[in-house]
Amino acid sequence: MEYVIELENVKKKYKLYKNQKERLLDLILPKSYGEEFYALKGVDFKAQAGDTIGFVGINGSGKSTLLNIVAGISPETSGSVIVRGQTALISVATGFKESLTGRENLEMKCLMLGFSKQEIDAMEEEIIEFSELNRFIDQPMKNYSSGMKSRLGFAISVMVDPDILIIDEALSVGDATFTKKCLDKIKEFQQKGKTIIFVSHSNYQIKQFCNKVVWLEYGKVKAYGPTVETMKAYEEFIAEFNKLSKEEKKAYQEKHKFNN
Ligand SMILES: Nc1ncnc2c1ncn2[C@@H]1O[C@H](COP(=O)(O)OP(=O)(O)OP(=O)(O)O)[C@@H](O)[C@H]1O
Repeated sequence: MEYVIELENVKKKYKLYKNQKERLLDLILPKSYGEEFYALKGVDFKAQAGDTIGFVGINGSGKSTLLNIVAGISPETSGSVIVRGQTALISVATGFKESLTGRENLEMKCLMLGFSKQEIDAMEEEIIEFSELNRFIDQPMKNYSSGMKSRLGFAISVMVDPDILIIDEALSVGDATFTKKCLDKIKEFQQKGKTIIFVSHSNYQIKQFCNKVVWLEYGKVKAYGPTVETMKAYEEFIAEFNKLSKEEKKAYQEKHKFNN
């Protein structure tokens, strides 16, 4: 069986600085400033064509970091990453230039994905229609709400028809009607046998759409398996975690975050 995504012992190192001065000094005298920590501490993970895989885990567990690596947006520090097929990442935060209009961003993103000017011209109206941005498409994106950015991001990503669709929390900022439209599109992708990887803080959405779930905890895979059993274990953990006091949660985070 050939896998479309294969990650082996993937690590991602970041540096934490006490302040902006330290960050600047580290540029001049590398290795002298900042505290290193691993947001991913050796992740193994494989996906087959047709899988819809949900990523869960408390804040800071490394979900977005992992998705950005699979999407090729951010490099891994070490380990092996194999991705077979074209990816498209939908995230509220991804790659729009605020000073450009929605239409200019659309064209730029499609060019970066390798489409020709003629292909973009042929897709453009359909993307704008899906986004429901209407005449706002010619406004600078700095005037967009996060929901509007997410709409455009989602519209581009689904209309370019990637082999692997990567969704980072982008469904939580739209209104209910748009979210429904996106979820219908996700179902259509599933029927076509495409691969979807999916970060959501909505356990309901994860259970509804995913056949497998990866539970990340501070950069490590705590569990990876069928949705029902993995979500059961995760929800039990969350119920216990929520009983902790603020101080206990902080201590838990400190213990796991910096422990490689
Ligand atoms: N550019 C960066 N520089 C330094 N640290 C970073 C950077 N990006 C992420 N981190 C840290 O890496 C860890 C993992 O972050 P990440 O955003 O991947 O987590 P997450 O599971 O997606 O969290 P959330 O559920 O809050 O979105 C966090 O501790 C975060 O603060």
